Amino acid sequence: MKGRDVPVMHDRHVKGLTADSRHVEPGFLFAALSGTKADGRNYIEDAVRKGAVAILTDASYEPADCDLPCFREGNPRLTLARLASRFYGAEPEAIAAVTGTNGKTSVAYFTRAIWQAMGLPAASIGTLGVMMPDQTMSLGYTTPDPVLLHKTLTYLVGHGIQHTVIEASSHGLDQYRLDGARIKSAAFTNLTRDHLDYHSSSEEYLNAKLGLISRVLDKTGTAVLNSDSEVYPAFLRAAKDRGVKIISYGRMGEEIKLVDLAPKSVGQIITIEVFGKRHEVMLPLAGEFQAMNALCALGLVIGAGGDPSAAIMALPKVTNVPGRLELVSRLANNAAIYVDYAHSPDALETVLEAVRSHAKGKIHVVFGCGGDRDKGKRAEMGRIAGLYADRAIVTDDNPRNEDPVQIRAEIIVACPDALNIGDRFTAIETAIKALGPEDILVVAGKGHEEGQVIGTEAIPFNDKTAVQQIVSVLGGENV
Ligand SMILES: CC(=O)N[C@H]1[C@@H](OP(=O)(O)OP(=O)(O)OC[C@H]2O[C@@H](n3ccc(=O)[nH]c3=O)[C@H](O)[C@@H]2O)O[C@H](CO)[C@@H](O)[C@@H]1O[C@H](C)C(=O)N[C@@H](C)C(=O)N[C@H](CCC(=O)O)C(=O)O
Ligand SMILES: Nc1ncnc2c1ncn2[C@@H]1O[C@H](COP(=O)(O)OP(=O)(O)OP(=O)(O)O)[C@@H](O)[C@H]1O
Ligand SMILES: N[C@H](CCC[C@H](N)C(=O)O)C(=O)O
Ligand SMILES: [Mg+2]
Repeated sequence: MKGRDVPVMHDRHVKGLTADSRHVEPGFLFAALSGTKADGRNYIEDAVRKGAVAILTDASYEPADCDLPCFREGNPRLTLARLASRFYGAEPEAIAAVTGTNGKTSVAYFTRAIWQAMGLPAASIGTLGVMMPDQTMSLGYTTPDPVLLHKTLTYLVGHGIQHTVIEASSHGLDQYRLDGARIKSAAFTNLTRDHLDYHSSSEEYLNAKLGLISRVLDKTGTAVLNSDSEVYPAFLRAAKDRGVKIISYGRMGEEIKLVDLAPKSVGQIITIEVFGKRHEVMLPLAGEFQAMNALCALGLVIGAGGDPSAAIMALPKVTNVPGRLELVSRLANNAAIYVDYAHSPDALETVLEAVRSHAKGKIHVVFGCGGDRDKGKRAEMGRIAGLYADRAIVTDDNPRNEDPVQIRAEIIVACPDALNIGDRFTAIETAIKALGPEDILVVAGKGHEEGQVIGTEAIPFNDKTAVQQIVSVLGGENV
């Protein structure tokens, strides 16, 4: 375990840990944390009633009539992460992590695919759940809380998995969810606008992400950094200050340099230089951003101790990430329909630009913006759709507790020529019916998601299923 111990952990009576009083069982340590909505300290009594044997909380808490051992820490979230690591014990030998506004799930997926192709049983933990060679478990978070994280890591070891990659969300980094794990390689993809509903400024958002390199990455580890990002200098500084090894990747990368891309009908041939040695590799993915994500994954595998030649040889074996620029159908007139998860301005711009380079016809997009999330991105996404697509339809995407009519109005103000169709199925159907020969439609924002969240209820909905249902009626081929 990193850092100093909380003495109660020497006491074998601690049977479990939780930061949620509702999950306390007899013998548990309850971490009473102050949060964004509630204050865990108000639930100490509740936890005691349920059989908690120890309390972890912050230094400002003055225990009144609590008879249990009460550990008051300057940073109780960090302590909880370290305790969780110690409580569960085992973790895979090689753990990689990736942060960035866009591309985390894709990089995690490719990292796992490279390890697997190298013959190493591997797992990924993130937005798509816990993906293992023979099963997938859903998580509900991109970065799980430390208790669930360490429980999962131990489970993976029990299933013979020694290679794991974790998505590090800015929320997760800010809340020290990953600080108990020994991260051997840590990557940064890019930083653009998102989550300003949670972080009070862009600078705070950047600082949360920098924490992966400056605090979480093991001191003997490797930072894998996108040299083409505007904030690369900040990450490079953080890596140098921490004294870790550095692999930079991208057009300006030193260790992994992207020299050229040649798009093919299926995927692209990329020319790369890895530690100065040139390779031409067939990558079965479209778009420069996907090539960048694959190179980031290559860096993570090498940074975590993988043999560079074997890792490069695995690149042609990576497959498309579900719901990320995923070709789902083709119409008889050769119009192509993709499902993608772009839900930030930069992602939408990136994906629309990527399909533009492959399109012989017009570009169509169906998209919306989530409720109870950063409102500032709505008009920006509208502007980008107006600029990069020939035809846009604004629709609903998880309105949650907001008025969907208002959300759409905030988007459409910046793309007044777009159609406004609230019902997502109807919006997709309208878009498909308008596709001309060789056109491309991108259905953006929900990717792999299985529900439309209205209020607090998730109504079953999946973009790929909707597209394929419509195409099977209209005629065409589902992929
Ligand atoms: C904004 C945010 O990240 N909140 C997370 C945070 O909650 P919090 O500390 O703010 O919780 P709170 O509701 O204020 O409560 C404070 C404390 O009281 C406890 N409590 C509360 C009620 C009770 O009866 N008993 C009790 O003990 C809570 O468990 C908590 O420990 O810590 C909790 C425990 O780990 C998380 O469940 C919770 O995730 C909420 C539900 C959430 O929606 N998080 C999302 C935004 C999130 O984390 N997303 C990122 C991905 C973002 C992206 O990249 O797109 C992710 O990594 O998944
Ligand atoms: N390297 C990249 N640069 C810019 N945009 C990207 C990049 N990679 C993916 N995208 C876009 O972002 C979308 C989301 O990709 P992905 O799921 O890999 O990111 P993420 O960081 O895991 O997102 P989330 O924070 O929601 O989990 C993709 O569908 C694509 O539109
Ligand atoms: N993890 C992201 C996913 C957003 C996906 C989009 N469909 C939306 O609901 O905004 C979030 O919760 O902000
Ligand atoms: Mg993700």
